[in-house]
Order: sequence, then structure tokens, then C-alpha cells
Amino acid sequence: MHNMCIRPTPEELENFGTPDFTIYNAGQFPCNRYTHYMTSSTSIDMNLDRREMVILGTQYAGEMKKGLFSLMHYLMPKRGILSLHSGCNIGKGGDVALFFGLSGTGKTTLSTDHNRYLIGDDEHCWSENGVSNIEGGCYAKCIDLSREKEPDIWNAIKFGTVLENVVFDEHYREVDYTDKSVTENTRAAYPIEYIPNAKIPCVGPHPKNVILLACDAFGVLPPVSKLNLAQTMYHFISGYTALVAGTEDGIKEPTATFSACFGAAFIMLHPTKYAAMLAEKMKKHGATGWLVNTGWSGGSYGSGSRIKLAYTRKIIDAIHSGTLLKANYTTAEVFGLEIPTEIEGVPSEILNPENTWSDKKAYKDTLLKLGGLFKKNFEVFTNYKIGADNKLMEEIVAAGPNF
Ligand SMILES: Nc1ncnc2c1ncn2[C@@H]1O[C@H](COP(=O)(O)OP(=O)(O)O)[C@@H](O)[C@H]1O
Ligand SMILES: C=C(OP(=O)(O)O)C(=O)O
Repeated sequence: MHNMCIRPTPEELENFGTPDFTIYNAGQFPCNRYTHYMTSSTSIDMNLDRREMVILGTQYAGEMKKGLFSLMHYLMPKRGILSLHSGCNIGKGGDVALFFGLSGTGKTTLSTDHNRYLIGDDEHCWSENGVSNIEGGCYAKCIDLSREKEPDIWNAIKFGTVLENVVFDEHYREVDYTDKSVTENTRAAYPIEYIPNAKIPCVGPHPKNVILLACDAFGVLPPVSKLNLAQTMYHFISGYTALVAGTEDGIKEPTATFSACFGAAFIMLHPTKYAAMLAEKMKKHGATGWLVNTGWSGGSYGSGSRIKLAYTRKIIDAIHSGTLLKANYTTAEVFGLEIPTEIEGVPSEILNPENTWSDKKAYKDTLLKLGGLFKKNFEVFTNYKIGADNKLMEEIVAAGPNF
């Protein structure tokens, strides 16, 4: 946690006073499964009034940072500040990008970019003054980590970094990043300044691009689509992804899931409250929304393959540089997504997923199946209002799949 939190200076510590919030972490000591409603030996309990959190039955460090993140999802909106489950970076020209996404969709990987300054990889706030990181460190997944594909994360693993659940040779102290015998969810927790181009303090102006990451295991969402405001809200509230083997226990193969605001586990208010704040801020500051599929192409999980990280990076580069905004687009059926026809460094044929499937009928069936899942998931939101009248919510519902 020391690595992950914003570390106070000695002067700040001198006048620290009493803590605002206390975490009691009992590590492996389990909770009592005979307690009413307790379904597991692991529990994370929070008392907002007493400002305390109790963690029982888990040694996963992520529970502490994500527990505090839930707290921020309660405290920040009360002050008119939007809490974001997103990575964030800033270009040399001052353009800020947010990377929303569930675990494993690429927030850490894509916000850590050698050509840009890192503001943070996971938890941010968007206030009247711009964006700021809640944390002071990163928590990178390191399963199958390679120097070639993720050089900045690789180089951040040095003295002072805490490696969690990795397997290493005790004599030579060499880590085997491919070893999944403890868990797939191996982690490296390092202070953000271990990334050479981190922006310290971790703050920036209002975002120019809002990138929604989805790891689509069905392989039918385009690698990138440009979204209008209603589509951005529709996909933000839906929070679709495939959970891949990794952070959550028991996931052996990609499983479609919807997690409102890309963070159902952390939000404390109704999802439409956060969506309304995001819509208002994006509109006010002229931010563009994008949907980036970091999941499958050429077929669903099992027949297709995961989109190459190198291609996703080129897509993200084109968003940052502004060239993608000026590209030519076609509109795809069912989801009505705007797909660019060309991106430098990315084979044009993969931009429209239909081209990558050899079995066109299977593609159409899968597309309709996913569209149906989106519709069903969204049913519970259609009766809510966003903003003063119901106009935006009507536009948002209409921005979903249409068939
Ligand atoms: N096309 C892709 N885009 C992004 N990440 C990818 C891609 N293909 C494979 N990956 C891998 O998926 C994982 C994404 O995890 P991470 O960036 O930690 O996600 P998050 O921070 O959203 O939890 C990394 O291990 C990364 O190497
Ligand atoms: C730490 C977590 O977030 P992420 O996997 O997105 O890094 C988590 O969900 O446990």
C-alpha cells in the first residue's frame, strides 16, 4: 500500500494529525462463514460512519486499494467530483486521455506509453480543475510480462517494487513471469515515479479523449469505433467486457459480463448518477468518446485470437494524434458503431470484424447474440432519467443495438 498510495513528504507527515480512514487487514484470518449472509470466508466490510474498513480472509493487496476506491466513489460525487475507474495519460501537447475498462482490458498497459506522460493506471477523479490520480503507484499484472511488449513496466520492476504471487528461483532471485502456479493474477506494485515519464504530481487538464476499453470474447466488436455522446453513455453504463482468466477467481475462459460504469463492484450510487456527471463533463469540455476492443478478432474465443497489442497501440496513437478523428468512417449494423476505414500501422481488413470471420453466418449470429445480451442488460436502466429532462436517456437507449 505504501507503493500504491500518494506518499506524504516528511513535512506533511509532521502535521498529519489523525488518519481520515483506517484499514484493518487481517490477512488470511477468515471471516465467520456462519454469520448471516456470509457466503465466503473472505469479506471486505466498510463503515462509512466510523471511517473503517475490515478485510478478512484474503492476502490480495488489491482489496485495500479497491476498497478505498469504493470510498472515493461515495465521497467524491458529494463534492461534484467524478470518480473514474480509468487509466490516464497526457501527451506532450497537453492532451489528456482516459482509459476506462474492467480488469484485464488494458488500462495499465495502454496508459503506460513511452510517448506520453503517465498520470495513473487505475483510479482517477475529474473535477472542475481537471483530472487527478487517487493513487501514487501502479499495480501492474505481470503474468507473461515481457521486456519487448511492455518495456516500461518491465523496467519499473526493481528494488522497492513489491512483486505479489510470482514464482521465483530463491537462489538466483530470477522471476518466472510465465508461472501461474500460485495464481494468474500476479502483480507488481511500484511507485509511479518508477515509470520514467510519469507526470508528477499526477494531475492534468480536462480530458480530450475518453476511451472505453472492452475485451470482447465474442470477437464481433470492431477494434475501434468513434462514439457520439449518447453511444459513449450507453457503453459506459453497460460496462461490457469478457472477464479473462486473471483477477477474478474461478474464471478459466473468457466470460461475457456487464459491470455498470466499468466498476459495479466499486460504485456506491446509482450508475446513472456517474453517467450524468460524465455526460455533463464530456459535453462541457468537448471530449470525444471511443470504444476500443482489446479482445478477440477473426472469431470468438476458441476460434479467433486476441487482437495484437501492437495494433491496439497503433489505434491508440491515432486517437491521441487526432488523425483518427479525421478518418473516413462506415457505420456497422446492429450496434450502429462508426468504424474507420484506415489506420496507419493496422491492417485495414481487421477494422471491420465481419471481414475477419470466415463463417459469415456465424459472425451475424454472434453479433445478434451479443446485441441481445446488451439489450437485456440495459432493461433495468431505461426508466431512469439523466439530466433535467428525459431527452438524453431516450437518446442513450436509442444508441444501443438496433435489430
Ligand atoms: N490488444 C491488447 N490490448 C491491451 N492489452 C492486451 C492486448 N492483448 C493482450 N493484452 C494483455 O492484456 C492484459 C491487460 O491487462 P492490464 O493492462 O493490466 O488491464 P487493466 O489495467 O485494465 O486491469 C496485459 O497483460 C496485456 O499484455
Ligand atoms: C486491482 C484490480 O484492478 P485491475 O485488475 O484493473 O488492475 C482488481 O480488480 O483487483
